Amino acid sequence: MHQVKSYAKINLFLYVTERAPSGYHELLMLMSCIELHDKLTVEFDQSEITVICDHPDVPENESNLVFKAVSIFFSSLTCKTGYLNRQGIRVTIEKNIPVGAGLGGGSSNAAAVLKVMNHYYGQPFSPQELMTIAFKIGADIPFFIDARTSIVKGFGEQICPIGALSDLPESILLFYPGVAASTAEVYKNLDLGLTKQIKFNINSLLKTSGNNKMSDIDGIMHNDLEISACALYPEIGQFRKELIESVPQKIMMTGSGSTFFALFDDYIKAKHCYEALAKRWNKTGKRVFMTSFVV
Ligand SMILES: C[C@](O)(CO)[C@H](O)COP(=O)(O)OP(=O)(O)OC[C@H]1O[C@@H](n2ccc(N)nc2=O)[C@H](O)[C@@H]1O
Ligand SMILES: Nc1ncnc2c1ncn2[C@@H]1O[C@H](COP(=O)(O)OP(=O)(O)OP(=O)(O)O)[C@@H](O)[C@H]1O
Repeated sequence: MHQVKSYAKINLFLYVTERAPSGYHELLMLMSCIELHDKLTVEFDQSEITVICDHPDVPENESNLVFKAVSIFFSSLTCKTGYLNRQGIRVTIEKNIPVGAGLGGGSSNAAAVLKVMNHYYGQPFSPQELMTIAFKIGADIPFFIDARTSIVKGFGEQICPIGALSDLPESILLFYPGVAASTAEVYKNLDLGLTKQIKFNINSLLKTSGNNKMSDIDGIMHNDLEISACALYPEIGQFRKELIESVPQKIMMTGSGSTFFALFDDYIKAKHCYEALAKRWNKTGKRVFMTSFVV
């Protein structure tokens, strides 16, 4: 039995640069894993593929991203070795990451399973090969294979780790409005005329050799999908307004929403904000989480 943590991510910036003829969007993003995580238990040598999760919004059938990851891993293994692998596997997901929240929960689960399987079967795939397999399941999954703070380009498949950021904030607060956002719908609703022109040169701003500071990205933290998500889901737009009035820090949406986050240099300030909102939102669907970057 293998137990692994499957971390959530936040997008520290997310710029949409183009819409491709396929309908997919070219992106320039900075992504980091945060301590909030699901717990996965993986059991090998089973008679079939089984996914178990007691969260009401997470399917336990073939549409679960974990199920897709297991299937594609076995078929890729068969292609590579010529040996038909008929083994099953059972994955139990303990969900702590809100679902449909822009925190990449399902994508992280899928990547975690791909990595555990690759380890169990003797590393048949290089990390690069595993990322290629991952991208066939979902755009966010390749990032989680390496899971280090990275500039992510293309549709999500070009990953450039930039090393750990220094001067990291003490705490991150996540604010979940109690409603999920559909990634496909948020992209579809995006007005490219409202996206921000990129006025910085990523190569001169952030070094892939490391030594990057949090302050280097302070001024360019932005999410082009925020306007679309707020317009598409009035509850999310309303929630954003509530946060602007209640949170002293700059707030920003992660991914395609629905979660917002704020970075705090001061732990006590973060704790006060966390406690006030946890009390106000008690017995509502809204939730606040206190977390930090994975270092
Ligand atoms: C918003 C982000 O989370 C930012 O990290 C990702 O871009 C979305 O990644 P994801 O949830 O893994 O997305 P997928 O499950 O691959 O795609 C869901 C839908 O989002 C849209 N999509 C996704 C990625 C991308 N670069 N352009 C898109 O337009 C497509 O309509 C697609 O059908
Ligand atoms: N293992 C899984 N965990 C969570 N959701 C899953 C999983 N497998 C499939 N799903 C489905 O995927 C959808 C999106 O879930 P997820 O929590 O990954 O969204 P997200 O965090 O917004 O993703 P992203 O930030 O990558 O767009 C939900 O409708 C959910 O039912």
